[in-house]
This record gives sequence, C-alpha cells and structure tokens, in this order.
Amino acid sequence: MIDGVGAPRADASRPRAASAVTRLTLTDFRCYARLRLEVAPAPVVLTGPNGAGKTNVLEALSLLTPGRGLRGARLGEITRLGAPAAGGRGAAWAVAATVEGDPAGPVTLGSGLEPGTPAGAPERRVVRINGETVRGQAALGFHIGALWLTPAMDGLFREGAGGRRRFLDRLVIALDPDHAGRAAAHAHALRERARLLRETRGETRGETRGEGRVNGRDASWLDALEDTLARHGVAVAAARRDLVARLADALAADDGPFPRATVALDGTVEGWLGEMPALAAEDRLRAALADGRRTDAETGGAAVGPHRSDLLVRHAGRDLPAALCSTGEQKAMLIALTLAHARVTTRARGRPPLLLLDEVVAHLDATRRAALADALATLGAQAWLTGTDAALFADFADQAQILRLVDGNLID
Ligand SMILES: Nc1ncnc2c1ncn2[C@@H]1O[C@H](COP(=O)(O)OP(=O)(O)OP(=O)(O)O)[C@@H](O)[C@H]1O
Repeated sequence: MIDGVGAPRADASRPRAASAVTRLTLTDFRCYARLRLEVAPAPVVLTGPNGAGKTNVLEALSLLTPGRGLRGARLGEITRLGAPAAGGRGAAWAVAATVEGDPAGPVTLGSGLEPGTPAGAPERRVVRINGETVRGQAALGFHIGALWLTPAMDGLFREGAGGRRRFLDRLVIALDPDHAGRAAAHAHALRERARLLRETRGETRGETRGEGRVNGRDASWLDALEDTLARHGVAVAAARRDLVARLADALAADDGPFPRATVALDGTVEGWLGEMPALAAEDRLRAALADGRRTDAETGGAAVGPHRSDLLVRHAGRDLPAALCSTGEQKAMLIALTLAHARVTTRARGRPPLLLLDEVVAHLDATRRAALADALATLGAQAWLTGTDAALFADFADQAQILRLVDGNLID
C-alpha cells in the first residue's frame, strides 16, 4: 500500500547526529503494509492529519530498543489488521532499521513478532542485529538508546508512582542497557514470590527465615527468590540513584527557558544506599523480605523493594510539586528532564539518544519551540517529532526533514 523512499537530505555540514536512524522499513506494522523511509541523521518531522500514521512510525522506532515500546502494546496487537498469514504461519509485523553513530560503523537492527506464534501461545519477539538473530532484547540497547514523550505521559506527575518508575527505568536503560535485564529479573522474582506466598498462605504464619522448613515443607525456594530479589533489587535501586544524581546535576546547570525542575528519589532501598555499602543493603533487604513474609502473604505484594520507590519532581522556581503545575508547565518540565537526560547520556555514552517526541511541539509557546529546536541542534540528537500542523515546525526547518503522511501514505 505504501512505498515511500527518498526523503530530503539535511545539510551535511551540520554536526553529525548519533544514535540516528537513516533507513527504516515497516512490514505489516499497524496501518502500514509496507513503509520505507530514508532520512539523514538529523531531526525528522512527521506531519499529517489525525490517524495519518505518525505515532505508528515513532512506535516502530521505540521497538528497536528493549521493552514494549512507546504504547506498551502487546506484540500481537501491533500486526496490521488483515495482514496475510505467510506459508501457513500466522501474520507478523517487522521493523528494520539502519542506525548510524556507533563508532564501529552503521548497524542494522530488526525487531518483530515471531511469525507463526499459535493463538493462545505466548507471543515471542524476534530481534536481529546485523542480520543475526540474537537471544533477548537487551542487546538492542547497546546499539541504540531512545527516549520518548507521548500524550499518554501527560498524566505522569498526577498519576500513580508506577508510571514514574517505568519512566525512570527507561531513562536508566538509555544510559545502562543492562538495567533492563536486572529490572525484569527483579519483577519476575517478585511475581514468583507473591505466587508462592499465595499458594502457601497460612503456612507462612509464624515462619522465620533460615529454619529450613515451613510446616514440614522445604523453605529453600523462598530463600532463593529473596536472594534474587535482594541482589537485583539493590542493583536496580543503585542504578536509579546514580541516574537521578546525574540528572539533578544536569538540571541544576540548565538555565534555558524550560522550567527549572528538581528531581529526587523516594525509596527505602535507595535511602539505605546512602548509608551503607551495596552488600550491606542486600543483607538488609533479604532480612526485611524474610521478616515480611507473613504480611506479604496477606497483601499479595512485597512491603520493601525498589518496586515501591517514586521519582519526585518539583518546579524549583515556584517550589511546587510537578503535579500541581499547569498542563503546559508539566509538559515543559518533561521536556526539560528529557533534554537533561540527553546531555547526561551524551557525556556517559559519547552520543545522544534518539528522541521520539510525539505531539510535543503543539503544547509549547513560541519561545520554547525555538528553545527546543536550539537544544536539539546543540545536542546533535536525532529527534523524530510529530504534529498535525506543519506551521509549528518553522523553527526546525533549517535542520529537519519535514515529511507529510496522509492515510498511511508518504506524500512527497
Ligand atoms: N493493528 C493495526 N492494524 C491496522 N491499523 C491500525 C492498527 N493499529 C492502529 N491502526 C491504525 O493506525 C492509524 C494511525 O494511527 P497513529 O496513532 O499513528 O495516527 P497519528 O497520525 O499519530 O494520529 P493523531 O494525530 O491522531 O495522533 C489509526 O487510524 C489506527 O486505527
């Protein structure tokens, strides 16, 4: 249905963007049977009416990194409705991209749903790096770091801490791709422990760690899970703590037109790490989990761990929690955090992340639109921006490639 190639090339004299996608191919991805784009390693603006397929392109790019992408979608729902099954196997989507910026040279990344996953079976993702199928998604993070802001994140400061933890973890992963594996292992152990505590509810009453048996049953399975939780829990908390400290420094040095934001972590384990070495914090977490078995069996959760932390963001200039700021201010603070993080990543990894900014520009006043364009140019970051109104991107015109999509078709 679509086969658009040959977007305008940006001025080759501008600083070379890093972690930049220069070729993108989508197959049976959402509204696209096939889409091919070739762009320069410079910002890309996607404009077009509602439903044109702009966010779908950003989602495809986000799926080149570990995780579920910017919509947090199930893998199966991404496959284009009506896509044909091939060779007796089920229909499947695929994203392929050439990424520039790696000192070792361009790399090709592929991500998709494994074709032929039978109905009801767990959906499996296929990941390819330079044509080789690799196990797991974590390896993607070493080749591309991406951050995104979407309209779905507009409630980030007002809603529950879970969304802020996921946001924070994405920031950490863009800096340290191993964080994805540690956070997943922690979450898995948490679910397993909750399941086992639920199954043996009643048996845990009066039980203490180390006795070896619980009502005649071997308790080593719980000990092992709590070891895993302690080890990964402290690693997750330490990585978040390190990132928040760097982010706080970068925000403090920012005197741009975005609101001056401050960040802090509210978390028990993160607090311990300020008082004791990591190994001691692991011991303390292990002991707290063992002590909490009885209560945790009743609640179905775990009272202590990094899954209970929160990212606290304040508007420093007005000394207000971000949740109390206006909608536009909250958006501007999210942009300030994203740009500060991009500066931190650039320093740490030697190249800025790919920035996916869905419907962001429409919320900014003229001063902040110009400031965002300047910040992207200074960072040398490749940003993919979307909006329905091309006129709002005038400040980006000298550095960006402006592409127009209508009904899933690229219009030259
Ligand atoms: N699995 C799917 N199969 C086919 N079409 C899909 C699938 N998932 C989503 N779509 C369609 O993709 C179209 C484009 O969606 P997208 O969110 O990219 O639009 P957009 O250009 O960002 O619009 P807006 O400006 O309203 O945010 C929508 O019409 C949607 O119904």
